[in-house]
Amino acid sequence: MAALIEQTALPGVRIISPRWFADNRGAFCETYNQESWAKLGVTETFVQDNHSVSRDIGTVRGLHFQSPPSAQAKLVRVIVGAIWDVAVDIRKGSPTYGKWVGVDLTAENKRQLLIPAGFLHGFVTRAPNTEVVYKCSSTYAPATEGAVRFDDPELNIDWGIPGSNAVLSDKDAVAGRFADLDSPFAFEGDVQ
Ligand SMILES: Cc1cn([C@H]2C[C@H](O)[C@@H](COP(=O)(O)OP(=O)(O)O[C@H]3O[C@H](C)C(=O)[C@H](O)[C@H]3O)O2)c(=O)[nH]c1=O
Repeated sequence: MAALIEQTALPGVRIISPRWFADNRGAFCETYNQESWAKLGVTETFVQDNHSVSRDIGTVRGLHFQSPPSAQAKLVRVIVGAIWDVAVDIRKGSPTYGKWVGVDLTAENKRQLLIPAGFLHGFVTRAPNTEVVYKCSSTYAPATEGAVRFDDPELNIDWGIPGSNAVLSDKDAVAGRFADLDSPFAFEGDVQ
């Protein structure tokens, strides 16, 4: 078995634990294999790899999305440090619209989080100099980007840090309210 997959409280958002092969030198892992991941139900085609480095604990990146036709599914993992990785369902008509789930992704647990298109994505770092790498199913299209403030009172996400301690980009500091979001996504049935 190349990897194990488990559901989260938010249908469609799944945790993947790839198999690691340890030996006297260290270890090896296929961190992504389209054929193996497709057998787990991960049918997205990924076309861009991202790598972000965040110096301070409490760095928050998000909550972001790209609109169709540039909507992005993401396969996220941590190679240095640790994050609390959050996805929010913004598919109009979804029974879990506005609901969020958070998952601990660390260089130690080596878990991956699959976030389908139609979800906001963001994370807070829980270690200094955290490095996050993630695959995207569409390429960068800044003109289609949308954002919601991480500490939106309606979403009420528990980030594990006081909002005043968050290290934000200038862009994220002025992100909009969830209540004002006119989501471009419509619920078409749970993503399996
Ligand atoms: C996302 C992206 C950014 N950039 C450039 C644009 C800026 O000059 C610089 C930093 O971009 P930004 O501040 O948007 O980076 P993050 O705040 O980490 O944004 C990401 O944060 C959350 C966690 C996400 O899931 C998205 O992938 C993405 O929105 O990289 C690119 O050239 N290509 C890209 O795909």
